[in-house]
Amino acid sequence: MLILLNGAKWHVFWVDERVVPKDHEDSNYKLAYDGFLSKVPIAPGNVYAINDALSAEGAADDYETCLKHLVKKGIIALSSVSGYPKFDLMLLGMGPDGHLASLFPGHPLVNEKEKWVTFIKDSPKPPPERITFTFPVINSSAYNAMVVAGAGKAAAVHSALGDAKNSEKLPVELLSAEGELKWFLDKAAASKL
Ligand SMILES: O=C1O[C@H](COP(=O)(O)O)[C@@H](O)[C@H](O)[C@H]1O
Repeated sequence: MLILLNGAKWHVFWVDERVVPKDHEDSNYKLAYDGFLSKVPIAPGNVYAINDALSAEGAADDYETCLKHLVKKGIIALSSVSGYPKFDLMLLGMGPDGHLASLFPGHPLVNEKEKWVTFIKDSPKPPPERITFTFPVINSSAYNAMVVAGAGKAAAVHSALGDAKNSEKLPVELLSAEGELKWFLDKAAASKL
C-alpha cells in the first residue's frame, strides 16, 4: 500500500527524460506513471512531463521555459546560494558507468553551467535523444537521494564512496546537494566498499 502525505501539494518533474512518446517502453514518464503516479493522489496538472512532440533541443528549451514560469509563479524557489532552481528532493539513479540523469562520463554536458535543462543527441545509453537537468540545478536541490542496486554498479559506487583515487571523476562523483545527499545501496551495490 502506498501512503502519500499532502499529495495535492506535490509538483513532479523529471531530472532527465528520453525524447520518446509517453507510452514508449523507454519513457521515464511511463516508468514513473505505471509504478507510482497512477497510484497516488497527485493532481495531473502538477505533473510536468516533457513535450514529446518536439525535438530534443526544443523539448529541453520548453522544459526550461516551464521551470522559469513556475519560478515566476512562486511554485519553484531559486537557491539563494547558487541562483539556480532549488527543488525539495530529487530521486536519482546511477548507471554502471557512473552516469546520473543523462550526464555521461567524458561528455561535455557534464560541465554545462548556463542552461538549467539541456539536451543530448548522442547518449551512449539508448535511446540517444534525451533532455537532462544540468549539474548546477541537480546540486542546488535541498535533498538528493541516490538509489543504487545491483553488483554491476559496485565499481562505480566504490569510485564515488570508497578510497579509490581516479584521475578523472565520474559524473556521480560530482553529485552534491545544498541540504543533504543520501545514498541508498543494496548489498550487491555496496559489495566493493
Ligand atoms: O538512462 C538512465 O539511466 C540511469 C540509471 O539507469 P539504470 O537502468 O542503470 O538503473 C537513470 O538514473 C537515468 O535517470 C536514466 O535516464
